[in-house]
Amino acid sequence: MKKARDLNLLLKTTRRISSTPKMDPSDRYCFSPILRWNPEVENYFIKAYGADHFSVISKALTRPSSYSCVRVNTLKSTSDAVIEKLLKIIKEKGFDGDCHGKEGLEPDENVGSPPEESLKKGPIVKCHIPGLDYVLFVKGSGPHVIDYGYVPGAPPKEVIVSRKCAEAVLRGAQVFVPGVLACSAHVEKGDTVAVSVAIEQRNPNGGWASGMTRGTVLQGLQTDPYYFERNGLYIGQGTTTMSRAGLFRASEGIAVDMNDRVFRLPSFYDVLEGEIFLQNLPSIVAAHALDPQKGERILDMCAAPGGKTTAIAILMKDEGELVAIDRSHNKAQVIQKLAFEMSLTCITTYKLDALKAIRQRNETDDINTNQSSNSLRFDDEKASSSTTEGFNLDKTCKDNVSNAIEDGGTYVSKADIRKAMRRMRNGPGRNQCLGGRVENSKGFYPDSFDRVLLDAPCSALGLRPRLFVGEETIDSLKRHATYQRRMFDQAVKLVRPGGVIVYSTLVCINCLSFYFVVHVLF
Ligand SMILES: C[S@@+](CC[C@H](N)C(=O)[O-])C[C@H]1O[C@@H](n2cnc3c(N)ncnc32)[C@H](O)[C@@H]1O
Repeated sequence: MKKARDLNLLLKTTRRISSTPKMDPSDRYCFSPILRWNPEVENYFIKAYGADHFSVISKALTRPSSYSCVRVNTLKSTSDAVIEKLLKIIKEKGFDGDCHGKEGLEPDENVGSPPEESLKKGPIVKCHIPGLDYVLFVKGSGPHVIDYGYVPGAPPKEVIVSRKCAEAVLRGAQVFVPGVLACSAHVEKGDTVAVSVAIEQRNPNGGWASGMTRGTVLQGLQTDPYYFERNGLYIGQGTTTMSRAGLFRASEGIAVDMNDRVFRLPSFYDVLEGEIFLQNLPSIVAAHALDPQKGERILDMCAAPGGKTTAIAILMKDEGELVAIDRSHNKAQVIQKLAFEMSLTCITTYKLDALKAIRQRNETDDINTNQSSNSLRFDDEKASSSTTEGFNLDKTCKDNVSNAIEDGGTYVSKADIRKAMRRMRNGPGRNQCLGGRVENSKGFYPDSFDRVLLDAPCSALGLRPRLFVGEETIDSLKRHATYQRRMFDQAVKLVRPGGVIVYSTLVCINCLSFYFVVHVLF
């Protein structure tokens, strides 16, 4: 009887031990993240997509696209010239994005990628969609298996980075100083380090936080913070550009030069500035669908950081007026800088809440409208500067432009004057930019734009790669929809009869952008 009881106990114990996942310590140095969802959201999507499909989507979201998409500034260069320059850069930098090796993604995982056939032609190909030959695909590869040099008893030196930093690294960026959270003891400049990511964990208050104190010392032991949580969250290997002390003393700069990545994608950071812009294909298509024409007055309602704004400006050959608004002043400044960098002068940037984008008419306005031309309309709506310096600067610019016109003695349209004023205010390029002041706007009259792009803010659940999505709840998803609907109402009022609205947003978690074009009849 006792023997039987002992046998039973032994069996139970054996079962318990064998059901505990046993992991060889070397196995943790790999990239196999599992996306954590809010349980309600997860159930909702499982019901919507089916468990198998949702699991494929969830896995795909943790990986970057297998190619980088580059939009050529056709006002400054051509696709062929850019291809030639990029090929030279790729050759010099030794970047090899061959995605046909045995470690490359399976074809069915290349969501939205250009056809395999065209990628076989070389590392850079032009987009095959008619009219989009100014879009180039630069192929990347991954996931690659990396040898982090693990030996029992002597784990590799490590650097832990924040989740946002890791997502950027997966897209091809380097590890910059602010992204570093923790580092092994005794790291010196030039050391090889394994780079992993600290993902948000539930905190005692029920919220999510990375919870890692910046500057934490890692011992390479199981007692390290988040040792087990970081299993399978290694994104590559690099060389430190400074010692451990330097990493936490410096305020900026590259911390780790990534030389072996799980995903190899060219970052093109600081490459061909002004000539190219890294942008996802669906964003490029949304701007293209607006079909902007030279000389039109167009509104980009949620414009920062300006990817679609600059695409529209180029399509309208930098002729006409493109009003770019964003409710964040700092973000609006980024649009302005990008416009300088790309030498685009038809863009006027304002800080404005798109939900308050309609300006009410008053009696004085009506007098102006009766004798109105497009230019008068613009002057009347023109932003009120938030600083006196702004007013003075505008006046000086106006005076200078008038002088220049009088000196030249030739007729210059109001549109040309506005363009010249913008040039004077902003300077000829990004580096000469006069501080990038962005004005506030009082809003715009109904029916005052030929075309409106509404690139509404969304949950960004479909942005790849994503390593954490737990903070999004069913309620927060619903709130996005309500917010977007209110913005759409404003867009409808702002576009003129016969005008066009393009409404674009990410289709939740399906790795796709969605847009529709509305032709406003009356
Ligand atoms: C999806 S991003 C736009 C991306 C941009 N169109 C591009 O292609 O580069 C959404 C932007 O909407 C802005 N935004 C959010 N609410 C807004 C509001 N009420 N009014 C204006 N902008 C808003 C955010 O600041 C953010 O920059």
